[in-house]
Amino acid sequence: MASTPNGLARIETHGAKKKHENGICHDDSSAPVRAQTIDELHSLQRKRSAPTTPIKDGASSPFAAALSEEERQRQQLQSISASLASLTRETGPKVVRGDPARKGEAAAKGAPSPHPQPVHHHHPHVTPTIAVSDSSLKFTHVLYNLSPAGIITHDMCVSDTFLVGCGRAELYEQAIKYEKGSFITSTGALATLSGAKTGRSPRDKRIVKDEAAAQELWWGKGSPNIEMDEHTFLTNRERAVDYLNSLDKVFVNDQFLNWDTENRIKVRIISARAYHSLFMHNMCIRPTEEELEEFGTPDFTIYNAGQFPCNRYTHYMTSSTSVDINLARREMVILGTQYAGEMKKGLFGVMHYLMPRRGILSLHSGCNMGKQGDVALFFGLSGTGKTTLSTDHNRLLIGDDEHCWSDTGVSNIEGGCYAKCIDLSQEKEPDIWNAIKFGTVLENVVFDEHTREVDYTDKSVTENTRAAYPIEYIPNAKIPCVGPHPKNVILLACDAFGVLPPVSKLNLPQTMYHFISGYTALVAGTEDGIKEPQATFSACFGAAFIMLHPTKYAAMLAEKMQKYGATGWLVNTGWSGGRYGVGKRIRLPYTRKIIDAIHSGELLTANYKKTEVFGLEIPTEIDGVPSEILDPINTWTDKGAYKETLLKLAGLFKKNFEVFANYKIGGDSSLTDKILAAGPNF
Ligand SMILES: Nc1ncnc2c1ncn2[C@@H]1O[C@H](COP(=O)(O)OP(=O)(O)OP(=O)(O)O)[C@@H](O)[C@H]1O
Ligand SMILES: O=C([O-])CC(=O)C(=O)O
Ligand SMILES: [Ca+2]
Ligand SMILES: [Mn+2]
Repeated sequence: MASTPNGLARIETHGAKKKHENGICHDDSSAPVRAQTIDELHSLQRKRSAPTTPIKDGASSPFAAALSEEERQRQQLQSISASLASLTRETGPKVVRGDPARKGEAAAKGAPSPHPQPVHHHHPHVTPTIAVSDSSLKFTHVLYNLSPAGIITHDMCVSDTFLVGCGRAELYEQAIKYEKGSFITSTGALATLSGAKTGRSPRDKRIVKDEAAAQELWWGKGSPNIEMDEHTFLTNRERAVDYLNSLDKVFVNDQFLNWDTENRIKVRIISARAYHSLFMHNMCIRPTEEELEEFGTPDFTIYNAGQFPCNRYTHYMTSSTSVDINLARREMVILGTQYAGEMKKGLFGVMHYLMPRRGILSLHSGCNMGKQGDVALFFGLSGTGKTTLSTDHNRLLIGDDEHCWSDTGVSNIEGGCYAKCIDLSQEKEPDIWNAIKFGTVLENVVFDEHTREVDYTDKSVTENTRAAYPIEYIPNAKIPCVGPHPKNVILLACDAFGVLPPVSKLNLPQTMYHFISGYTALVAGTEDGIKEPQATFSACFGAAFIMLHPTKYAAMLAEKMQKYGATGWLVNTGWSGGRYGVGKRIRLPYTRKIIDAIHSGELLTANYKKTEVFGLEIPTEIDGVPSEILDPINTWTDKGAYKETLLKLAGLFKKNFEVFANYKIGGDSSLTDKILAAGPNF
């Protein structure tokens, strides 16, 4: 850690530098923003254009927060107040629903006196009690599920007016009024900045290692789970809760995860920013009015303190950012990062713990369904094409990122999509383009100061620009987001080495080998002049989110694929014609043709040949795709360089897989042997 002139360790708001061992990288978090100050960050967002007329601050207008059904409200406020209660105090905050601008009115109506349930927890430390302090006397205005979505049916969604009517408007107003960097783009999306962090901070994630967690979870080398103790969790929790309580207002979302209603999880998200509330409103499943009324106690609660940092002198803290999960308490605390993806992916981690206990496999995958009911899963690390390829005009979208596979079929965990939008084009990705409208959160994009037209090619703030929209914004979304058992399991890799074939058919052991490996090779920070592809291996195509040992998920996948007769495929959405710098990324229309041929069954009956080293079965012909690109060796002019690069990548695969060689996968040890043999041979 670097030190400052006064000898103190410097606070690393940007997170520690990534460690690359042997050319392998194990996390796929993005680079920090290049701005040094907040003003610099804000100036990146807006492109100057002539003429420069000054933009006036919008005059504040009172908005109509509907106060209805006194009793329901009282109960909701009570349960929110209990959620916001610090553990050391006798009482929680006095909460009032609505906008603080209407403070007088709301308070005059009489705030409910909350009686939070006592929270029992066991740790050896004596917790000081503050029965009454100024903070426990304070009112916090709670903006609770500001925008009930109502029941949105597929047909109704086509009408924009309905969506406007169901009102994400209040959150827009809150964001624009109070959160610097919030703007409405020319298509009506809410553009916002996530601050210094424009990606997740996997190195700042901590999991409470109590006795149960020590036994059940995956710890040690390769695991994303870095331990913390219960006491430290409570310290951070109290810090977040105190910060939230100190604000004039907080946002509370009560929502669901998992469209499989039998296995639905109720989540409460308490946050400081309208941006975060709208983001989760879009990304989680929106309850109906009735469901909200009967919501009761959440199964899991997030305290998101956003920009407010952790105390870096706290045990286990290595920076001012901390994302902490406590499974026993069913709580997550976020300090020192405003990147909204932490909430989404934090909950995904929780699902990776809860679902396998019920025999349900949780998956970092996209999912869509043909008109005939054939379901495909799209696995892949960040940026490999899950969202792009599952969003397919000819098929129904079940979801773009997080799914469950149970005995009854597949279900989406979320209620929205989170698309990368760097270089987004209307022509290539029309459905995503059109989803960026009123209600959609657009993170870290750059737009024209006056026209508010977004320049999707601009990476000034970050390369990880994102759009979060409700799944109904995709015209052919399948609502409810469930489907039958998958027929095809497509593993996506963006191979910047350019040696993996555009498509290969996998047998079951190969599917498992590549699933456990979880390979991709993106090209890191182009402007830093790094031209070397960086191989990333992330078990189960999502090591950052899994809680149990990868072989547990792999065994479940093998069992399900076998039972329901699904076919595995490896699709390279990366380079062709040479490695990064020489070749080019395979054209999206070709990848779409390849995917079409998988869906239609055309590829099941094609002619195949086997590749050297990786032993992959590649088709010799595909309708609409030039045959010569199907075998990468044809596209490289320097055959020697091809062979060398192929062996280099094979070596990295081998090295990565060493740690799994001692594990048995499932009950069938012959499968384990076959999986070990299914990797590259050279
Ligand atoms: N041949 C191709 N196939 C798929 N995507 C491509 C291709 N060529 C370029 N792209 C671009 O690559 C990106 C794929 O990103 P996408 O949002 O689909 O990633 P993802 O797998 O969903 O990642 P995350 O888990 O981070 O959301 C898109 O910006 C897409 O336009
Ligand atoms: O979670 C995020 O920040 C984006 C995402 O989908 C991923 O990285 O897999
Ligand atoms: Ca995605
Ligand atoms: Mn993802």
